[in-house]
Amino acid sequence: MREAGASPEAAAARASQSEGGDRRRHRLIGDVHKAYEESSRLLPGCWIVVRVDGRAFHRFVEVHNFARPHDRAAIGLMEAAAKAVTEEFADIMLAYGQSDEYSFVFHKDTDIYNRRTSKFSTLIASLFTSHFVLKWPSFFDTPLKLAPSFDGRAVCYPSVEMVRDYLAWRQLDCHTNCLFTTCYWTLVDRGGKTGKEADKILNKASKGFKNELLFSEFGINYNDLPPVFKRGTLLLKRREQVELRTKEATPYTPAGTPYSRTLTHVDAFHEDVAQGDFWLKHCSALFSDQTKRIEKLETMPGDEQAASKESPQGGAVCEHGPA
Ligand SMILES: Nc1nc2c(ncn2[C@@H]2O[C@H](COP(=O)(O)OP(=O)(O)OP(=O)(O)O)[C@@H](O)[C@H]2O)c(=O)[nH]1
Ligand SMILES: [Mg+2]
Repeated sequence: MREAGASPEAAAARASQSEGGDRRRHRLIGDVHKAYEESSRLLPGCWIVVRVDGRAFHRFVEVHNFARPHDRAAIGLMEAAAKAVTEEFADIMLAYGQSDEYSFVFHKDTDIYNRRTSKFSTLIASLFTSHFVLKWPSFFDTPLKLAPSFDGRAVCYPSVEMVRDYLAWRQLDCHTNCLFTTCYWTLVDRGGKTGKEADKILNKASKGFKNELLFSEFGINYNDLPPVFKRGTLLLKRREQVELRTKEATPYTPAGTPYSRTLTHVDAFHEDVAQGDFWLKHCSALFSDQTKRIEKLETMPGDEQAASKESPQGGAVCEHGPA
C-alpha cells in the first residue's frame, strides 16, 4: 500500500532500498553460518577412494531372507547399483565390491565439487542407495520391507601402489569372510550345530583347518566355489572411440578425419586384483598419467547441446560440476 503523501517513485526507491537491505542481511547471516560449516577437502593429486557400506545389513539380509552365506540376486543388485554410479561419474576409474560394500576410485586429478570431502561421501552413498532401491524389483520378486541405507567415507591415497594395496586388502577381507561364513553356515545348516557351537569351532581356527573341515566333513572344495564369492567384483571402465554416423554419411572434421565420440563400457571381473598380470593387463592403463579424466567429446557442428545432455554411458560426459 502506498504511504499518504509519498510519490510513487519515492515509495518504490524506499521499497527497493529495504529489499537491498534484506538481501544484504540475508547474505551476512549466511556468511556467519557458513563459517561454522566444516569445509575439509580431499588432498590434491591423490587418488580418492569412496567406500559405501550397508548399515546393519545382518538384519537386512535376515528380513529379506537372503540365501546364505551368498545370495546371487543380492550380488547382482549390488553390482548393478555400483555400475550405475560408475557410469554417472566420468572421473570414477574403477569400483570394487563384496558383501555389503563397494569402493569407488576417482582419478587423482578430479576437481568435481572442489574435492569437498562431505560431497564425495554423501553423494556416492545416497546415489548408490537410490540405485539399490530402484533396481530392487529387477532382482527380487518380494517387495522391500526395510529402507536400506549405506554409509560412505572418502579416503585419499598418494600413489597407485597404495590404491592397489587397498584393493588387495578389501579382496583379502572378501576371501577371509567367504571361508569363514561358508564354514559357519555349513556347520549350522548341514552339520546341525548351533550358531554358538559353530563359532566355538571356528574361533581362532586356521585357514588350513577351515579348508580341511569343509572338504573332509562335507565334501566341499573351497577352491571350487564361484570366483565372485571368493574374490568379489571388480568393475573397470573402458572407453571406446567410435565414429559418428548420420543416416546419410559419416561426417568429417575440417581436417578430414571422421567425427567421433567416446562410449564408456563398464566390465565386471572376478580376478585376483593384486596379481601382476591382471593388474598390468587391465588396470595399469587406467592409472597412467596420460589417462584423461574426462574425455572431451568431439561433437558435430551444432550438436553441442545434444551431446551435453547425453548420459556418460552414451557419451562419457560428466554433468556434475563443482557445486
Ligand atoms: N546371507 C547373506 N548375508 C550377506 C550377504 N552379503 C552380505 N551379507 C551380510 O551382511 C553383513 C555385512 O557385514 P557388516 O557390514 O560388517 O555388518 P553390518 O550388519 O552391515 O554392520 P554395519 O556395517 O556396522 O552397520 C554380514 O552380516 C554378511 O553376512 C549375502 O549375500 N547373503
Ligand atoms: Mg555393513
